[in-house]
Amino acid sequence: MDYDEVRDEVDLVVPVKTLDRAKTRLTSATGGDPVSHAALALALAMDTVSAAVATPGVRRVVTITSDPAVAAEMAALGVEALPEPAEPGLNAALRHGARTLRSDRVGALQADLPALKPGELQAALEAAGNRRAFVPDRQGTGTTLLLAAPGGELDPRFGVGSAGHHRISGAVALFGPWPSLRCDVDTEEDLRLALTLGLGAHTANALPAWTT
Ligand SMILES: Nc1nc2c(ncn2[C@@H]2O[C@H](COP(=O)(O)OP(=O)(O)OP(=O)(O)O)[C@@H](O)[C@H]2O)c(=O)[nH]1
Ligand SMILES: C=C(OP(=O)(O)O)C(=O)O
Repeated sequence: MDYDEVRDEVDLVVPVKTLDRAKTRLTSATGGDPVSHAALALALAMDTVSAAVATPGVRRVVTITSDPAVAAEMAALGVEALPEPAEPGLNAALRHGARTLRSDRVGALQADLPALKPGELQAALEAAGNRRAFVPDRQGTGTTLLLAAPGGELDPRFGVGSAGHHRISGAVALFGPWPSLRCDVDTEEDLRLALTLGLGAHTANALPAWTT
């Protein structure tokens, strides 16, 4: 391949915590019922992955999870689930996923984007060109998508204030008209906003009673 060309295909790693530990800030949305909470956390991931799979320019999607229920549901979507590495934590999981894929180009997509529209993800991939780049969440402090440069390391720095950490590490911040890509759902307020953007079917079916 000519390295002056933009490489327009990417493989995405989507990390998903075990459902009993996931989305603790969203617990109030389901009234503290652990079964409904797990169903909602799973639905967020299923809609995110479904949209990623449907995005032109995305060649392959894999999840990283140690939860067998998540792995089984992802298999039903035709998406492989890689086990967590021995080293704990989100960034270790992403590094492991990126290395396992051995892709020309890899990215990390958060699993809590239930309104994600394939056209918006595609537009962000195109805006990145050949740069290592990231998309900040709607508050501008977190990161929803991190893309390695073609042939480059992902070098994930997720966690509190990750947008600043990705910027300092040299990644280019992409601010486009992509509300569904920037609307990660951590809290009830985020879920209300995602609802106005148009939720994927899994999350729409798992919504708490207050939304109806
Ligand atoms: N595989 C894996 N995924 C993780 C891990 N920690 C976080 N994630 C995922 O990383 C993404 C971003 O994490 P957060 O938005 O903080 O989600 P969360 O940790 O479930 O939510 P809170 O409990 O409210 O912090 C989500 O898709 C999580 O499922 C981890 O240790 N391993
Ligand atoms: C883990 C992150 O997400 P959040 O801020 O949604 O917890 C992050 O942005 O690095």
